[in-house]
Amino acid sequence: MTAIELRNLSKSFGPVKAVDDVSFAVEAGTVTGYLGPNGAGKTTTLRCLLGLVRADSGAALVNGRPYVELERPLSEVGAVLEATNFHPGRSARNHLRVMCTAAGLPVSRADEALEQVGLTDAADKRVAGFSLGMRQRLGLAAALLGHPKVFILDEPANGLDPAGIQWLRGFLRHLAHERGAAVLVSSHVLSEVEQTVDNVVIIAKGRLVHQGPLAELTAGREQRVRVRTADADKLAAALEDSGARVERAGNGVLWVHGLDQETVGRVALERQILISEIAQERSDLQRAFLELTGEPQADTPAMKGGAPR
Ligand SMILES: Nc1ncnc2c1ncn2[C@@H]1O[C@H](COP(=O)(O)OP(=O)(O)OP(=O)(O)O)[C@@H](O)[C@H]1O
Repeated sequence: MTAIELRNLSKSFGPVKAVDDVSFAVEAGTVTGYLGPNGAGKTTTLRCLLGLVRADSGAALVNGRPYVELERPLSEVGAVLEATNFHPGRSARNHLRVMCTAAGLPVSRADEALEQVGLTDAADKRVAGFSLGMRQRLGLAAALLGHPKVFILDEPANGLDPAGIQWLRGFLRHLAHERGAAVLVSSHVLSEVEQTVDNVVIIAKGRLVHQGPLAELTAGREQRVRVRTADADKLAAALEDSGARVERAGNGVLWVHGLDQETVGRVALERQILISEIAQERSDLQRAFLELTGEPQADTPAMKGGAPR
């Protein structure tokens, strides 16, 4: 059975089509990144999956059923939506124990889950004193209580420091690849999840614009080099003589297609052109993501005349 399935899901708020005919599935044993810019419709989709928002049409299913029909929801799906809805006066351990009792789970699960997310030392501290990162970890601990095999996480990296983000990456991969869970994790920053996810689903203005394995995002895309010089015309001509295609982005910046960084540097050296910056594009993935979502890209020719869709 498919762990998470959306079929032609639509939801509007007044005139705003927050989610517009979105369909995708997440299978057990995989991590899927649900990506899109702010306001794209990610949270609304996840809230439909968790029965917190009623869809206008279509279906949002967990283990083949709408969330509201799950008999033991905490044991079927672990969710982290926002890290703010904890009773501030309770300790982390008590918070989780209350949840265990309400869900008919042994209270011993509270300490086990705190250990899994690295919060054992803070178990007796009141949640009011928790940092955003600690709240995110506590949210994850709550999601783990019922040993679910489906996880739905809305921007879980928010508030985590670099070490926390590193830990989260490993943890989500462990849940999927070693424990066979289906993990759906949203983010508006591709780089935050690109080391974690197997598949990506990209949404922009409520519409699904791409879905598939992460690697497919970059398939067929050529690498390019960004170079800055005070002598842009001279360098562009020299690079074109060497077979490159060159786009001028203003401020002395050139985007060079068809040559690698070393060759661009050598051409500049041979013609004695001083360059002040040179870099292979950091992540072709990021470029693909920005193009698909229609987001503007710094310094790129795509900004002129609107970004491609
Ligand atoms: N309860 C609501 N009432 C009215 N409009 C809403 C409501 N919830 C979401 N929206 C609108 O629906 C659109 C999608 O919002 P949503 O929060 O789902 O996007 P998102 O991709 O999660 O964005 P972010 O990354 O900023 O969290 C936005 O235009 C938002 O303003």
